[in-house]
Amino acid sequence: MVPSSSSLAMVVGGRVVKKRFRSESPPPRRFKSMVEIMKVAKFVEVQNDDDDDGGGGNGDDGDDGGGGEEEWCYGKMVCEECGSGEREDETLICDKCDKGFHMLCLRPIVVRVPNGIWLCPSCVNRPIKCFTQKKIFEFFRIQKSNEVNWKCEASQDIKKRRRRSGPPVFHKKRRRLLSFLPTEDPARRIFQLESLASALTALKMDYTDRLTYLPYMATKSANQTIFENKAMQILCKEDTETLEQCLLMLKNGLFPPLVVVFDPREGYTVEADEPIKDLTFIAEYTGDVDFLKNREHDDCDSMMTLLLATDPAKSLVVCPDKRGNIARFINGINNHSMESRKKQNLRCVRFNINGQCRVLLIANRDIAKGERLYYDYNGYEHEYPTHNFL
Ligand SMILES: C[S@@+](CC[C@H](N)C(=O)[O-])C[C@H]1O[C@@H](n2cnc3c(N)ncnc32)[C@H](O)[C@@H]1O
Repeated sequence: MVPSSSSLAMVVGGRVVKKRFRSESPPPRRFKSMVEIMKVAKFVEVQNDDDDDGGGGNGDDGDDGGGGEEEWCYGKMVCEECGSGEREDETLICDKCDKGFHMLCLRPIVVRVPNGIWLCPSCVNRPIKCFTQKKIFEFFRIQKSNEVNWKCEASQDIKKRRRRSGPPVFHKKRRRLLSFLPTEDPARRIFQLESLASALTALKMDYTDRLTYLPYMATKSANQTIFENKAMQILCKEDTETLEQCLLMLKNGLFPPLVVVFDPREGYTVEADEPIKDLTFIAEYTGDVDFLKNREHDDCDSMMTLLLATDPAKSLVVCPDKRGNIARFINGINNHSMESRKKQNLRCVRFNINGQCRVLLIANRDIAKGERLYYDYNGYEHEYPTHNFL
């Protein structure tokens, strides 16, 4: 059971975080109580060697309960992985299937007793929804007429353009944004899109590749960099063109080479499915735009600061709770661990793009195939509670 808490949303740096204040509620449940275990415990028949001969022979262990009578006792909780019933204090019991697992037998291992509800790897694996190619096209609203582009000539064009734009040294000096290179194999691209569609569907979310403005939230006119408290970096013309080219590719069904995977410890997380070069545009942080003041008691842990206004009533956040894209699945580094900080391979930057605030995620170093993507949730103000992040 999740401990009851009251919460207050706060803007911190690149992200909005929620500070939790524990109320007078009992501490989080760590292990099941004996009463709960007994409720689901099954009877097991004890095989007594002496019963084999049907006689009432008494073994060395003394009491046989009345010579040949059936003897019952409660089954012991054993680890589903190693089969041992030892180390009860290190055994987690799944809140769904009631099976036991040693924390160190789980893969990946569980280093801390989880707070609140814990589900074992089989129960946490949400049913993977199978999408046909047609359904994927519908989900991502990929234009039928653009299907030809799926042959991925576009990808070849981008490569050529990237080559044309000068030798690597020159590139580094100019620090220009690079467009992503979609995977060439169409089957693999479907796999990547399916992983994102499954994750969004599991969270009952729709896909959007842009900031969305709904009548009862903030209007588009509320998102103007002139309201911003600090000076905001302007995305130069050339980089804006690169961004537009990437957004056009998304419309045509050509996405960055990324897959969404589920990790029992980190939840959904994003992996590079191809090597990705430093400075490559990865994603824009998308979702519904709302005033921060409307979201102060919101439960969403994925809100992103969009505009930090001089007048706090005008501050805006991106809320990927009903709509969003792959950006909301990218995990953060633990600011308190050097090891975790080394994992950072993206930068999250708020840009002034034609007078509007936008949030972009950009590779800040070369990323190897299979590497997970991470950025610093505390890019600006260091208050997102990342102590327990891996
Ligand atoms: C923007 S969401 C990222 C996607 C999230 N993992 C999910 O399953 O939806 C932020 C939340 O992900 C989790 N998270 C992010 N980075 C993490 C990390 N390095 N280790 C563990 N959990 C992490 C935390 O629960 C955090 O509140």
